[in-house]
Amino acid sequence: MSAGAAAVEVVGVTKTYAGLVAVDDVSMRVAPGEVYGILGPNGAGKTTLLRMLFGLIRPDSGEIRVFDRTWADDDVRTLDGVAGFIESPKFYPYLTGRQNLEGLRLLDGTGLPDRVEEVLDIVDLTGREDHKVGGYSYGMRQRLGVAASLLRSPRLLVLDEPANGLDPGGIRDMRALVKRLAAGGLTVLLSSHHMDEVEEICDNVTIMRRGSVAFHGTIADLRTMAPDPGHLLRTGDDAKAVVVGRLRHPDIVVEPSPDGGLVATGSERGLAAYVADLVHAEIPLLAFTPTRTPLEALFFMLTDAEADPPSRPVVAGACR
Ligand SMILES: Nc1ncnc2c1ncn2[C@@H]1O[C@H](COP(=O)(O)OP(=O)(O)OP(=O)(O)O)[C@@H](O)[C@H]1O
Repeated sequence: MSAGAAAVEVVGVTKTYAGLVAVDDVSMRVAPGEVYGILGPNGAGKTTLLRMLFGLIRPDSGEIRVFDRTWADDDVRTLDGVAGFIESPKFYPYLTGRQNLEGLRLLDGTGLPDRVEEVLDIVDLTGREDHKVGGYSYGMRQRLGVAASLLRSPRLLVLDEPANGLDPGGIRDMRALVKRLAAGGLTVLLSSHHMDEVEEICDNVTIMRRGSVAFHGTIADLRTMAPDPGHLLRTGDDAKAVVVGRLRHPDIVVEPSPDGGLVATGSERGLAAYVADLVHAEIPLLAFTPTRTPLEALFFMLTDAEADPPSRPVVAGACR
């Protein structure tokens, strides 16, 4: 690998399935040691991109370099130092977690027997390793998938929607696991369709929309672009609350919500002043809840399937 080479460099990659452009001229760069998120709604092209990285399908055009190797030049050696899974990892349900990993270790011819214990510990499955996988929760199976990937002591871990289908506890555990792995220096490339998942753990993100890049940049860049938060408001007198907003708070917008109640949109400071005024005017405040976080709102704006696509991707800051 040449000095300064990216962990992953995607250059102008396009993939079409029977006339449908699943990935459209996508470029991105994952630096060694970072956690990089590919974010997008269903059908955005995330899995297709990762399948090309793993060599499961070929791009129609463009190039993917993994630690400076390409499928064209290096064939399977492209995956040296790379591990991960596409969609859900598969295991033998009638074998235990440990037996599944032991089988993989022997098949792969990598790692010493102790490595199985080590990776079980890393993914927090110690104590459950001798239970059959058929009895594991979905979250435990996902973590066993990460453990199987770690058997190879990779430098790059690729995870396709690792938190998909997990309950809140499973999501929390998966996030904590990715953070621990990243803290240990592992490069992680993961896909997701949840802004909050990537927001917490990723350094850089690419947001995809219908195969194209809608945004490249850091989470901090995304935050600066995020719209003002909207809040759902329920009061004892909505008509009066609207009047208070219009007369005294021109910096915020208060309008009836189609689902009942009001929606107030504006800066946090403006909303706080408005709510204080409602209380002052003795208008009972029954509920005040965010409709979407600013980043979620931005995600929906960038990936709205109905809207016209941006002519060029939004590139905020430098994509390391
Ligand atoms: N093997 C295939 N044959 C035909 N079309 C495909 C194939 N695989 C994916 N597609 C289409 O390509 C587009 C991108 O799919 P892809 O699975 O890459 O999206 P995704 O972002 O991973 O979505 P999800 O979050 O639902 O997994 C979709 O329109 C999908 O229907």
